[in-house]
Amino acid sequence: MNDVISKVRTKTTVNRFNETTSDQTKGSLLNRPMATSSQMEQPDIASLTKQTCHDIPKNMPAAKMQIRDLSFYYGDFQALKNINIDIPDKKVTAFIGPSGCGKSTLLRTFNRMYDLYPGMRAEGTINLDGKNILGKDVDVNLLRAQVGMVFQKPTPFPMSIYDNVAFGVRLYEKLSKSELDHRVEWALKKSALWPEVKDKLKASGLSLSGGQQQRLCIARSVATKPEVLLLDEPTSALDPISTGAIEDLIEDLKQDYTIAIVTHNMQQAARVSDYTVYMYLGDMIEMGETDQIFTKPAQTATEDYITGRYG
Ligand SMILES: Nc1ncnc2c1ncn2[C@@H]1O[C@H](COP(=O)(O)OP(=O)(O)OP(=O)(O)O)[C@@H](O)[C@H]1O
Repeated sequence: MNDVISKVRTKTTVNRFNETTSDQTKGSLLNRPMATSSQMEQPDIASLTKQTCHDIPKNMPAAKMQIRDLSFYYGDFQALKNINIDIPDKKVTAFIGPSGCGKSTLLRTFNRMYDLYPGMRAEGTINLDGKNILGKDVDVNLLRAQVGMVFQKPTPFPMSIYDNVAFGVRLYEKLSKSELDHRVEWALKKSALWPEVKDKLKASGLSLSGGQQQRLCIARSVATKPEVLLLDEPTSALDPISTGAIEDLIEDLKQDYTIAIVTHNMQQAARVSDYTVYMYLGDMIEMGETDQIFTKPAQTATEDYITGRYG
């Protein structure tokens, strides 16, 4: 079985172009014929609620973040319902589930991005290295340097490549010119962009291709040396080659960072993540090792989603 999974994850561009093909994925639910739209069913919410599994898997590695009884509200609307999960240290955790189930909302609680908007509130606790980041005394700017975020669409600032990467570092650290030069180079190397931009650091970040811009945004996040990296559908606007570059980068970055990724692409979740969380209507339905989720999920609802019976 492990062999099957490692083959599912084989990182070749060919696989990314032909994502559901071949006996390379035999055994994975991803290789079953997807349901046609007439075969799709809406899940039975009552039985789903009964099945809902709030258990944190056993034998998890040490948690970088512990989410406990987390609920989130947009005004009166409850978008997250009593979420309990651990985000393991220096692993990749993927969040999957149908549109509107709360994946992005959950990710945005991890660095309190919602604080920027009125009428939104989180209840419960999110411990980062044991400290509750939802506490009143938390410096949210510092938190966002510790927990960096990359969005769906590349969002370079309208400034040079160098300044894009240096931006956050200048906010939080007082480095000399040569120290800052080193940091910028280091972050661009970490993000696998250095060879492509080293001779044009003064060019605008907006002059880069979409895939390069996304790696620039990752460099900008990495430059402040965060502990956690949040990736919200980071490749959904990119072509397969750029997607491949970002997926390879994620594999490298997890040596140093704890990564949480939201993706609609289940092949991508299977390729890049160690753990997968399946969400539905604001509930965490199941969390497990990615291998288990994509071959033998504990919840029928998870299997139905992965095989396209609904979603
Ligand atoms: N700013 C907002 N104000 C009010 N409701 C919101 C807001 N943002 C999201 N929601 C609602 O919260 C729920 C969760 O949305 P969220 O964007 O987190 O889902 P998602 O799983 O990330 O969806 P998608 O896969 O489509 O990006 C949805 O019902 C959505 O309509």
